[in-house]
Amino acid sequence: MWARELAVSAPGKVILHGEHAVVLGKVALAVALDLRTFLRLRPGAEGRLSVSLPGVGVRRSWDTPGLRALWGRIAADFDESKSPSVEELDALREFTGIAAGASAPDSLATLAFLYMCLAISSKYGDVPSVDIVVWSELPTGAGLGSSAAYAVCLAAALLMVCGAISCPLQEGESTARWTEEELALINSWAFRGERVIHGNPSGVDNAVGTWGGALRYQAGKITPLKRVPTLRILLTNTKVPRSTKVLVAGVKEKILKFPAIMNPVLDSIDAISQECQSVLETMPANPSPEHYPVLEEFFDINQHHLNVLGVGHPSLDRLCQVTASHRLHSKLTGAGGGGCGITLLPPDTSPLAVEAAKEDLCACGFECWETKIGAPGVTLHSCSSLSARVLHGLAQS
Ligand SMILES: Nc1ncnc2c1ncn2[C@@H]1O[C@H](COP(=O)(O)OP(=O)(O)O)[C@@H](O)[C@H]1O
Ligand SMILES: C[C@@](O)(CCOP(=O)(O)O)CC(=O)O
Ligand SMILES: [Mg+2]
Repeated sequence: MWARELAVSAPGKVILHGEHAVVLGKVALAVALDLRTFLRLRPGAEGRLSVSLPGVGVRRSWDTPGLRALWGRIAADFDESKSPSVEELDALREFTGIAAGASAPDSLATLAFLYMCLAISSKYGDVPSVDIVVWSELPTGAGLGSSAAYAVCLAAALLMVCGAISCPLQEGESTARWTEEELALINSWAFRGERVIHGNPSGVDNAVGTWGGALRYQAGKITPLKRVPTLRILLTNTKVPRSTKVLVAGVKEKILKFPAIMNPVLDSIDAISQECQSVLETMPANPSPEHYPVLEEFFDINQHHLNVLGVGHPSLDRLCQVTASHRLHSKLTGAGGGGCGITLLPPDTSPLAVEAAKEDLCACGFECWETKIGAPGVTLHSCSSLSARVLHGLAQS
């Protein structure tokens, strides 16, 4: 029986280069953002599992014996190496009253929660009587990896409750992290959660959510970058909603339709990621303005490639035009089709120019903010150590 009240958090991410191509085995460079998703875990009423997801308007509670029986029925030969099967997901949908094929944020979030909870508890323990709330500083569906941060928080909390990983927080400590081996287990279960939400994720987002920092990712191989200079980045949310799942499926279709045309584009994106990695690793910790033109050219070229893959959007074109009018270079980040773009801010950009660019972007109806990159990965917190700002999100739930 779980007896402690604790919180887990995981960061969102920015993909510098390699989105979409990474799904097809190419290299991506990604960094953790200082915006996080939080999960509060508390002992629940005996025999009840409750979840509240205020960001997507979900508040549900189930009898644990009913859930145990459901999983026994639908997943007698559950194979964790395989993608969640259509039958498993359909049975979970039917149980929760989610319409077949529903892809609204609340449906996908509930499905991913139940799938992860039942698969983890049947493998490592029993369906726990706990009360879980998940809330986020990240916008959902905007390219900043909210789905992965959600899946990483769920994986860590559920694995800990079921005893598959330790509870590393000692009395009196405010935060703690898990061992490398435990992080690898969290990452692998978060990937399964992402599969429920995305269909065919590359795994880069959950890797950043788990390990944080800055990393190179290719076909499941995670390599922390040797050295990452301090880069100033402006993040702009066009607020145009889109679904990662639909965009990833669209790219696949285009590649199947025109392989000879599209494969060279993927190879070029791969080359940009690799070149960018070597440039970043040889830059000084605090780069001077002359280091930026090459990074800016990589942004411009990749933005064109992403348009060719079909994941651009008029709102993202507008974002790039507005920043270009201030001599700044931008590209989309994440799945595209709307969502967020990133803009490089070289150190010689005057504060006035940054302010003017922000004003023009806001005048388009976009939201923008400067961000720090390289935040820590999944973390365990004592609830009393969470800041008032973080608790404000919980209070709204
Ligand atoms: N805090 C959260 N609470 C519940 N579900 C979430 C949360 N954050 C993300 N999700 C799930 O992730 C989905 C968004 O994932 P996705 O389309 O990949 O966009 P992104 O990962 O770029 O934000 C949402 O529709 C929802 O199902
Ligand atoms: C498009 C993709 O490369 C990144 C998707 O990121 P997001 O879900 O839009 O934050 C897909 C993936 O890597 O799984
Ligand atoms: Mg996502």
